[in-house]
Amino acid sequence: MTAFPTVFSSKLVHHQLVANYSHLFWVQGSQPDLVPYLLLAHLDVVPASESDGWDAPPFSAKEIDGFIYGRGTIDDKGALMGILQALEYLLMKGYAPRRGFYIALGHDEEARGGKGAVNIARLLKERGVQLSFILDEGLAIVDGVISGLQGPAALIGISEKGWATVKLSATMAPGHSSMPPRETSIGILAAAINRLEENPMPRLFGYGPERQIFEHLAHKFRLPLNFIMSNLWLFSPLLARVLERKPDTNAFVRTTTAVTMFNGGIKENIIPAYAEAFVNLRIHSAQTLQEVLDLIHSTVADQRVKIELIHGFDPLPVSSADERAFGFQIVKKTVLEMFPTVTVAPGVCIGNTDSRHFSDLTRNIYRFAPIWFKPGDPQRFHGINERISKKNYEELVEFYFSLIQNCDIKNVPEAHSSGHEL
Ligand SMILES: CCCCCCCC/C=C\CCCCCCCC(=O)N[C@@H](Cc1ccc(O)cc1)C(=O)O
Ligand SMILES: [Zn+2]
Ligand SMILES: [Zn+2]
Repeated sequence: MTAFPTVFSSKLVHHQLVANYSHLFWVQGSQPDLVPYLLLAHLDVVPASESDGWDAPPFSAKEIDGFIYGRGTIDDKGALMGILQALEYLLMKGYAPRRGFYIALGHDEEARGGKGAVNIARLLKERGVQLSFILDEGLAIVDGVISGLQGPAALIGISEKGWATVKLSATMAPGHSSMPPRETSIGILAAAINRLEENPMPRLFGYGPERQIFEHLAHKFRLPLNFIMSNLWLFSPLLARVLERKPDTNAFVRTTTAVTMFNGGIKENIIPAYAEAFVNLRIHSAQTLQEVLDLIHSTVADQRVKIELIHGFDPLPVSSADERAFGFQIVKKTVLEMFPTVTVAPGVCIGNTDSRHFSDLTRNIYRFAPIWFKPGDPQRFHGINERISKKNYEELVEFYFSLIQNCDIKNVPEAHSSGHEL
């Protein structure tokens, strides 16, 4: 092994391959009575093509003006390398953790983690492992991304939205395009899709954990926004109407509906028998998969359109962000030690992560890495010109370096707690 030689040679570290390509590390602690935790990241990336308009080849890691450009720099190689580099440094300087911990690196997160994370979680479950908390990718430090918010905020994901991929299809008689019937499979399906887009899922802002984001950040807004956010019991319907105007904030207001694939027809002069479309919905924490499916049926309201659930799951449970929540408080303490001017708040992850496969091992799952998101950066996520500054990469290493040491505290940090033991 040439990379991370100390990690791979240390007596404290046990490494194993899972499902051929995923990695599980166990770093032994000196105090077995302390409940271990898990740092999670993934190796795989979504595709990228330079022809989409990248300023540098997406797999070159080219440096431009202090930024490393490349697919995966944000999602999720930054955290993955940061964790391993931090462990390498700690072991090099002779650090032996008191609290044992796992590092799991999945290889198929972008394909829902069915092989990597699922098998790692199964393995840990078979061994009877219980975890104090899990830290995975997800939210970030936003700076200038939320309109009106004064100063940067570290958003720690305490839950994530649910998922539904639904296939809609219509089958009608095929025929010659010179004698078209009044309605075709494509037309019927297009009308159904149009009804779904014209009738978004209900506004649920304020009924889920997204409420906590704004309550925590209220004091960082100027009048009248700070007053509005401090009184969401009254103003959440008003705020929802503002947030729904932009796609990234609309995601916090409702279950989103995205038509992602539409197929029908093979030749310009044949009326096709069959047309199909796929819709991907991200389910708000205050709704269930079943409620979303019922709404799709009532909105489409056409017996000729077949509706099939391809894959779905409910929103994830909400992890605690209170003063006794060890994982949340450790992440918060580590962020504040490094970035004292940042406001730390709980948030909801609008995408899904490998961590959801580990729900049986802990109730405390947090989704965060200290990656700085300035205006325009959220669009780099799965988009073009994904990049991280060299300074921010160093901060990632420092963050995990401090976090691992902070986890050796037996109790939740003093400033936030009455000293509950784990
Ligand atoms: C009001 C506050 C505004 C704050 C704006 C924050 C901007 C953050 C920008 C983007 C973050 C969203 C991405 C979160 C991580 C998602 C990881 C991911 O890409 N997952 C995929 C693949 C997947 C993984 C696991 C599954 O079970 C399903 C799918 C995804 O499609 O979600
Ligand atoms: Zn990711
Ligand atoms: Zn991703």
